[in-house]
Amino acid sequence: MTSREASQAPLEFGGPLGVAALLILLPATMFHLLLAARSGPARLLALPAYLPGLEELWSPWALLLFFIWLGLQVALYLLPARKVAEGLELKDKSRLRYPINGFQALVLTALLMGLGVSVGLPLGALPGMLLPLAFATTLTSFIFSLLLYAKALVAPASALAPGGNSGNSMYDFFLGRELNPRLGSFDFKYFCELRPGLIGWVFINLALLMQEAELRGSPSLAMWLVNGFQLLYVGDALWYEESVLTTMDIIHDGFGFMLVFGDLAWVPFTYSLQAQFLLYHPQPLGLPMALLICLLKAIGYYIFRGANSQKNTFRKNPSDPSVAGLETIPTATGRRLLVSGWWGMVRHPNYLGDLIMALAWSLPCGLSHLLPYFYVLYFTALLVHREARDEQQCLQKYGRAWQEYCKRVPYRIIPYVY
Ligand SMILES: NC(=O)C1=CN([C@@H]2O[C@H](COP(=O)(O)OP(=O)(O)OC[C@H]3O[C@@H](n4cnc5c(N)ncnc54)[C@H](OP(=O)(O)O)[C@@H]3O)[C@@H](O)[C@H]2O)C=CC1
Ligand SMILES: CC(C)CCC[C@@H](C)[C@H]1CC=C2C3=C(CC[C@@]21C)[C@@]1(C)CC[C@H](O)C(C)(C)[C@@H]1CC3
Repeated sequence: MTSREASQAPLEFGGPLGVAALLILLPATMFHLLLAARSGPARLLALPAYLPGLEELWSPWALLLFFIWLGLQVALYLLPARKVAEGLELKDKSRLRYPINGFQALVLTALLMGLGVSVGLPLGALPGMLLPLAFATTLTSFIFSLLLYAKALVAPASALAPGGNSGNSMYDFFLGRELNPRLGSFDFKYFCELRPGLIGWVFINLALLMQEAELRGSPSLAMWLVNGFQLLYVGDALWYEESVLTTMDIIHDGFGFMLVFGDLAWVPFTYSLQAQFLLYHPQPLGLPMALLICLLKAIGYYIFRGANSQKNTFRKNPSDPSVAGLETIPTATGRRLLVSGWWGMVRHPNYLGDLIMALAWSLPCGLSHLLPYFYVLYFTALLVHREARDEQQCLQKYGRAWQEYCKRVPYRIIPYVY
């Protein structure tokens, strides 16, 4: 295939029609959630009581704030890193290098915010700006994805992603044509996946907590739990930053609208939904229930971290004492597949842990509304779809060895259920 020929990869997401629908549905869903969280009835499955006018959505100050935030995160990304990691081997046999300083960026952002708040930075005013901020971020995501699409037109064939080169412009714009678009050594996809949106999510949550304290005298127990759980999730992602280099997003998916919008807008504005809901709909939560929810979160985290670390350690060094004793299946590629330990329980144990944690994030919001459970529903759909995509890729990569693995480990995500 030359760089200008369309790839033969099967179309995903329902092809051009499916992605056309998603281009509208994803931003529409995000705005629906933002509006529903602050509305009295807070209904997930009802049309919004009103549609905001342009004057409510558009604010040059929100755009400026978003760019200042991006600028800060770029500056922190460019600071000297404790380590520079190598990614997996690319089509042209080269490996890209990535700075490992995400956790440092989180801590420095927290210190700067703390300093800002101590000199009067009104962080508690952020919840009132979520709508125009989400609008500015969505607009930027569309423009940025167009620029990435144009950049990919002059990229060499070896730089293109397997999936985003169908020849249909809209489909390729959505999926992303180039695998690892870079400006010099600055990697756009790696930066966006872990920095502005993920760290932004934590600070939106914190702003909601501060606003609740201002309104009601102190933050509620439910708000503390949601903030603590999600901070742990983001802190974990940045602490184990290197392991993102082996995720499907980095090694397989191009960088197009799906990930640009997902990373910059969807994550901070929809993943903070539970905290948004709690600000406008305070929920009573007793200590025994809170402890039970903490236990659920701990179980989820134990499975998620155990499974991800086991696979990462095995991929990096199969003779590491912590994984050397595990049973494996050899494959024609020379790599082996784990068939005992976490990866012998189900084929995607990390998804199971992630889903249990998702439930623990929503339970502090009580059972009176479906809205705070949006994340659990969306995430289940995302992981089931992602699991199918990954299985397809593994079948292509490993052929009979993968079939053997599926026979030995028949359940995908939930033991004896699915
Ligand atoms: N919060 C969120 O919104 C989201 C979170 N996530 C989380 O991100 C994490 C990464 O997910 P994702 O990238 O989808 O997938 P995984 O980290 O599960 O990686 C899948 C890859 O692991 C390798 N693998 C699969 N089975 C085995 C085995 N038995 N032994 C050894 N290697 C195996 C294969 O790659 P190879 O053999 O080439 O190494 C496969 O392609 C997960 O924890 C997921 O829950 C994901 C999406 C969204
Ligand atoms: C907008 C669409 C519905 C789809 C967008 C999907 C993206 C929001 C997610 C795709 C994979 C992700 C990952 C994480 C965040 C969400 C997105 C970008 C992740 C960074 C969350 C923290 C985890 O610890 C992780 C394993 C590092 C995750 C990697 C995948």
